Amino acid sequence: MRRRRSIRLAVGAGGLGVVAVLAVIGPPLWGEQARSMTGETRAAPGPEHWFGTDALGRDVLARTLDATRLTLETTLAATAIAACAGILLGSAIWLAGPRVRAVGMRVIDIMVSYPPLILALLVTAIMGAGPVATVAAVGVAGSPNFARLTANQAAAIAGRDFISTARLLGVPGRKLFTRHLLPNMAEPLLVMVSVAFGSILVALSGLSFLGLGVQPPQTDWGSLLAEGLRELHTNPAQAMAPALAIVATGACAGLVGDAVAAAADPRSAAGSAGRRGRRSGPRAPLGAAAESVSAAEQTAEHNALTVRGLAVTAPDGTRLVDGVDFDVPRGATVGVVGESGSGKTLTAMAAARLLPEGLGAEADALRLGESDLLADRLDARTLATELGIVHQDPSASFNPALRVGTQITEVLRVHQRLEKVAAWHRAVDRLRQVRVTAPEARMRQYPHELSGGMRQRAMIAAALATSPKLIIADEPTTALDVTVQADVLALLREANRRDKAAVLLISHDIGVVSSVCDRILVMYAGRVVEELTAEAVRRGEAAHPYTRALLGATPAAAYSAARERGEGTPERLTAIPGRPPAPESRPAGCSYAPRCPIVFDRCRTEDPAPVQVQGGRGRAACHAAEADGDREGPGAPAHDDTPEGSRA
Ligand SMILES: Nc1ncnc2c1ncn2[C@@H]1O[C@H](COP(=O)(O)OP(=O)(O)OP(=O)(O)O)[C@@H](O)[C@H]1O
Repeated sequence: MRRRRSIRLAVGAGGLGVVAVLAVIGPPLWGEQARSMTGETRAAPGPEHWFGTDALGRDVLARTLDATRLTLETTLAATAIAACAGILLGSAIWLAGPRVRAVGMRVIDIMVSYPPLILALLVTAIMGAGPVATVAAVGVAGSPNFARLTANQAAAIAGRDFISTARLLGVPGRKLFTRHLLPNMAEPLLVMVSVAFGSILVALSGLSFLGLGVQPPQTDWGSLLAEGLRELHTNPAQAMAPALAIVATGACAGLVGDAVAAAADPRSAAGSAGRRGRRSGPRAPLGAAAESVSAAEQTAEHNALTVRGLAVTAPDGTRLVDGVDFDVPRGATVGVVGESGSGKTLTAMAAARLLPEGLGAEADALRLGESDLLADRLDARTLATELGIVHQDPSASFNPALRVGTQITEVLRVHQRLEKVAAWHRAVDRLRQVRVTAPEARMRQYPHELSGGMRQRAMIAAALATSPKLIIADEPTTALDVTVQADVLALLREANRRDKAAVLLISHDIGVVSSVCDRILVMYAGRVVEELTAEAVRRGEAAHPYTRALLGATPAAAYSAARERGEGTPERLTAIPGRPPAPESRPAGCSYAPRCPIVFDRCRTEDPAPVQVQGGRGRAACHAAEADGDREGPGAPAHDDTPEGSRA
């Protein structure tokens, strides 16, 4: 693979090198000969004139070689105009925000669908014939393709986890673009430059061919081709020299672009880096700051995270998450479980102010320690230093174009103002703490050079770098081999014990969560339906039928509950019948009612409010559980028992 790339690069670069040399030496060496009329008109190719002579007896090869300089100069100038103008336009559109972006992309789409040569003809018709007009025209006509590629690439890369992380670290928009987005689109942009160089060469030749470009006595390959085609029936060889020059130069540009693009991508050395991105995107404003609930303010000093009445809405107003209340006490570990689509990620991302674009969040209170996350002007440093995020997919968590060390030390240098060396040592220490082997060497490596487990450890080290109050780990083991899953969970638990960082661990697996966390939130259809202790989960003592169904369907949880009850091996795992409702078609009453085995009439009409469950195990939003407990007031999660993590 690498050998083929080297051969392509050698052939392409060699060819372009020859053209460049000819552009330099062509006019002084063959200029005289190109202009001298031999009297031997329309001569066929022979030893003296390899491509024959034209109607005035001038040597065709000498004329082609002499025209190389002007052809190359105009092609390079037009390519540079197209690339620079296009990349600037595409970046401006992406940076301008969603509304301008939508309109801008439509305009670019229209411009792209308009054939560039027609656009160029239009511009030359306005500016008049000549090389300056055609270069400007072809450059402008080529720019929409670059603009579209830049804006599309930016949108695609913006959905990747390392961009969420950069946003969390408070990297401003323009720097985000130049440092994190642009290097990651170098590959397609370079390919496009090479393709554009070839097509611009042809377009300029075409305009000269039509008599709009280079004007006599100047010549470029296009005007020579036009002359040759006029003599096609009397001297076919005359068109051959410029035609061959155009085709060979275009092909060499393509080969170079391809090889340079592969070399520019640091992942191509390994050849197999993951490029999957998880949905997440630009930070959405949390809207007008809601009135903070005074009870929440009082508990803020004890909590790493306080959430009251959180709702996340889709652009059409659908409530994707609704009425979510919970606390993550300082130093505690809280797990969030639920089937896919229950709202776990959106709840966590709202707390990190990293909701996907278009989604809005509102809450009665949302606090990270004592910082109000609903404040319109939240200090970027607060989120960057007090919150760490570990994403699901370690291959998408780091910027593939930057070394691991650069990324871990960035937040320390920017927000904690550490010197380069001090930041480096802190990052190496963190990597060592999460048992990354040869940490100094890893710091100098690119993310693709680390294994999946190693990358996830490095991500945990990055999340821990600033000693944050809270780590949000969104399904941190799902993309990993089973052999490293337990290891990563143990590291999170260790970080919690050693650094007193609270952990909000999101998972599908109630068994995994109960083995790591002190308390567990069970989410269903965008709401928290039960909050209970990990001990209660391990004993299988859930009050909500949905939690019981999750326990019955999860091997580790079912086995552990059966063991606690002294029943040995559970008879069988039970699947949960039916599917959760879509957010826009949730039923009236309890959302779980259509799947619930103990449903009664009231469940279908009245949405249950959370009630305390007897024995202080937590709270559950279920009419059946109301028989055991008292109805709660709004926004008051049950925390009548201290989490195990904070007792330790
Ligand atoms: N950008 C978005 N636009 C519209 N709806 C969305 C968007 N992101 C998520 N949703 C919807 O919101 C609901 C909650 O999604 P969320 O990702 O929080 O669920 P989850 O419990 O984390 O699921 P998973 O475990 O599969 O990640 C789902 O119905 C999902 O389809």
